[in-house]
Amino acid sequence: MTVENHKGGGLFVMKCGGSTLAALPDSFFDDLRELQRSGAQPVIVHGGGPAISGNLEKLGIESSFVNGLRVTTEEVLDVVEMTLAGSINKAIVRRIQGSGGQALGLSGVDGRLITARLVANSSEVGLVGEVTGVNAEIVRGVLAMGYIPVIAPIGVDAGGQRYNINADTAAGAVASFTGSPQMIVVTDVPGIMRTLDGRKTVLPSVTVGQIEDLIENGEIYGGMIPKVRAAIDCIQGNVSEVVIVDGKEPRVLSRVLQGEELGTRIIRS
Ligand SMILES: Nc1ncnc2c1ncn2[C@@H]1O[C@H](COP(=O)(O)OP(=O)(O)O)[C@@H](O)[C@H]1O
Ligand SMILES: CC(=O)N[C@@H](CCC(=O)OP(=O)(O)O)C(=O)O
Repeated sequence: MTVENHKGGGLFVMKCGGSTLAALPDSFFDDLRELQRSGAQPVIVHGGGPAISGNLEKLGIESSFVNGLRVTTEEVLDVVEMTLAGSINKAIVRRIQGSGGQALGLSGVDGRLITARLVANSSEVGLVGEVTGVNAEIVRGVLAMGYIPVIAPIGVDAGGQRYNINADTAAGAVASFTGSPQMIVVTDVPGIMRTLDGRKTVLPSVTVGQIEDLIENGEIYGGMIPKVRAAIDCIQGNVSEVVIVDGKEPRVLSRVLQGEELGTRIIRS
């Protein structure tokens, strides 16, 4: 079975950040429904960092971050899974269905959709995973049934151990393994910004090679770092660009897919 690219934009992976999920207007989901109807094949990978932090706080469980990754114990992982694969995943599915689209929620554990192993610095961050594989057949099968796969970034290994995976990293891996030509990162800022002559401007495009300099000089920091690193990792093979956009921009998905200059495009060179 192959995933074909259609006039409506074909296969694309979209990552929705926890920073923006609640703020996404109904028109965002109307646009998604229209894309699906016109033959596009969207695949959604979502985050939910702020909601996880809120639930941990309510439960009185301490958590911290090392280089943007949540320090994850089994106790923290219970809350991560409950929040991502539970409330957040289902809220997105309900919003898509509410606008007339069709969606099916999954976590990376289901059908071993996302396999993972411990990250190299697990002595610092605990049960955080790096992706070893994505079962693209499941993604294709769900798309072929006419549903948008909505994926929570929890990974699993052969022994059944779960891992907390940064959502940008998981989305990049899903894009690579499904051979999606594009990954669209929907967040709460209009793209990668930089201060020029005292004014903040959005960079219309950056190359993989320019990114390390922007991190080095502090212009890319915090939550933007995993996005650009995921972009560097996935821009190869079929994935030719990663676009970072603000989800509140009207008809943002269809405009990006039509090639409009919006947000920041990260390209090979
Ligand atoms: N150069 C940059 N341009 C834009 N945003 C940046 C930049 N560097 C860091 N950021 C930060 O990255 C944030 C987006 O990451 P994050 O909050 O993790 O979002 P999400 O929940 O969508 O993954 C922005 O709100 C901003 O504070
Ligand atoms: C390992 C790690 O840090 N995992 C993230 C997973 C959620 C996520 O990435 O959500 P956003 O996209 O909203 O940031 C976390 O626990 O917060």
